[in-house]
Amino acid sequence: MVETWVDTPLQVVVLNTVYWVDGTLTGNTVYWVDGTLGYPGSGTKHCLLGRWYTWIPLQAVTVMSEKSTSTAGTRMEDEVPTEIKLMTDKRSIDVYLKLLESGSEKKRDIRLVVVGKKGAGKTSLIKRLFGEDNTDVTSTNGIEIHKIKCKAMSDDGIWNKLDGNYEETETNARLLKEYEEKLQDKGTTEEPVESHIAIKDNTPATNFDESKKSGTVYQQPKIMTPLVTTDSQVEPSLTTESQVEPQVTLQQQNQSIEQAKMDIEAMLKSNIDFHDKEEYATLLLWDFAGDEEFYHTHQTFLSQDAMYLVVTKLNEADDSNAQALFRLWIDSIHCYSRLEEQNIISDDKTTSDDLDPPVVIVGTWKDAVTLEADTVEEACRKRLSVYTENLADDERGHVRSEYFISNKEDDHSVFQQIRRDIINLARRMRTWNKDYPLKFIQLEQRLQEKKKELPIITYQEIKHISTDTPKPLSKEELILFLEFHHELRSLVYFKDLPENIILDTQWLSDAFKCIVTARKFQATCSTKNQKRME
Ligand SMILES: Nc1nc2c(ncn2[C@@H]2O[C@H](COP(=O)(O)OP(=O)(O)OP(=O)(O)O)[C@@H](O)[C@H]2O)c(=O)[nH]1
Ligand SMILES: [Mg+2]
Repeated sequence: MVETWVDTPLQVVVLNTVYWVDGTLTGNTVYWVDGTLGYPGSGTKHCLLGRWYTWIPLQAVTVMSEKSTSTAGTRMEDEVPTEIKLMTDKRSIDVYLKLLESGSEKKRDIRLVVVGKKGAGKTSLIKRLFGEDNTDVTSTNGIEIHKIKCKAMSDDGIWNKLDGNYEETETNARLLKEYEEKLQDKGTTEEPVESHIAIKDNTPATNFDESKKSGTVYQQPKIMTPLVTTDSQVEPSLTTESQVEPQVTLQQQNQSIEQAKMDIEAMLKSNIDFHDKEEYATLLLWDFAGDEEFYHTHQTFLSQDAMYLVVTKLNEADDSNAQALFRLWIDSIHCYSRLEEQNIISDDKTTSDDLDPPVVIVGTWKDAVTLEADTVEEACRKRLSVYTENLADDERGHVRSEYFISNKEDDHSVFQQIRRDIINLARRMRTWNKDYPLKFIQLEQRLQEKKKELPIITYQEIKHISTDTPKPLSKEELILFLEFHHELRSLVYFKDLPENIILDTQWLSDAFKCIVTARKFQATCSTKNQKRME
């Protein structure tokens, strides 16, 4: 079972993964990364030299090195997100590829932005997509940002909103997934077992609750040797100073160990269901206010990697203001076209006429459409074509599908179909299921915690937080992390404003709302917007 002693009896390689072996005998309970509990006499899996220990996975060294040799040459630039390819500093691509080499996980994020005129029914639609009651919706003030967990392979009709705890559990799942997969792949069964870590819905994970009761205290896990190092272990830098891994003091090292210990405990205790075979995606949804006063602030939240639902009232198709606002949104989205990738044709992805970002047009108030054709469907089609008939060909290239719905009267199957469509579109996007650096996930996890205390922090603070992670980011990697996440709109970072990095984008939206709705600004904003619209 034990393949190699890495360093003293405190680290051991098992199934290609390096484990920290707790130096203290922990009684009868042994925890394994797949969540099972081991007991003396129940087998040999957890037994080490006749004693029972808590093993904590640290690093898949063998697998990592296999990965480096087998994939280093083959890691193609198409693994690099477009946001990074488009950065002015072309070294970003190499930095990102190097980050992937140090460990990666698949990323499945869906970014959905819902736009349209005030009162079009955006919030009502979102509530129906969440399976919530929409009888008492109120006009959206600013932007509401929702985070949802959804199944990526099949649609059971449920999108679960992620609260703070869910967010942490999800990050834990992503961090643990790597280890779990390796254990499964190299397990004792002859057939490789396909398994994915997933987050359980609300039900507490009884295994881990029991483990809490046992009162086991994990001893300090040793941090991966290549990362917390003595001077002699620091790899000599061949390039610029900024690429050097941050120097770690003894005090920082102790803090890191403490933090790593807490992380691992939190991960093992969180509601992760290791046996759930479903693949999950995280859906981030922006519900924009339709008030024209907010349009300038909305630009901050638009991104080229998002998917857009453009909502428009079918019963207002003849209204010139409604048409102008519909065009305004299509124009705004078109500004985010990926020009450099337009002509790339892939068998199962986009066709030559498809442009990103994808747009789904949702015509609402179907119940208020007067029947001027044979069928309601035909009448709705005519109404919607009034909005779309003057779109230029390239603008039309964004439109993937059209729906005619009533948020009031349609049954749930209509909204289930829209949900399915959204997931299917997401699965065809270039960003889907791409490798994503584990180092980034670790920092994301820390920043999620920080966000609860502070919506806005300084670069120095983030740097400090990164230094405390088991795999600290170098200066260059940290800047890349911030710039990349700014492009994704998951935080707001401007290089020349390092004192003000906004972690909580909902907070920023609320701040905009306070400014936009302040009485003294209202008159001028409206006049300006009116002029612009003219
Ligand atoms: N009859 C009918 N009423 C609808 C439909 N969709 C929304 N409404 C009503 O229209 C009103 C506005 O709906 P919202 O969902 O708040 O519209 P919104 O686009 O989010 O509006 P803002 O947040 O102000 O931009 C509410 O009273 C809804 O009940 C629909 O399909 N049919
Ligand atoms: Mg709304």
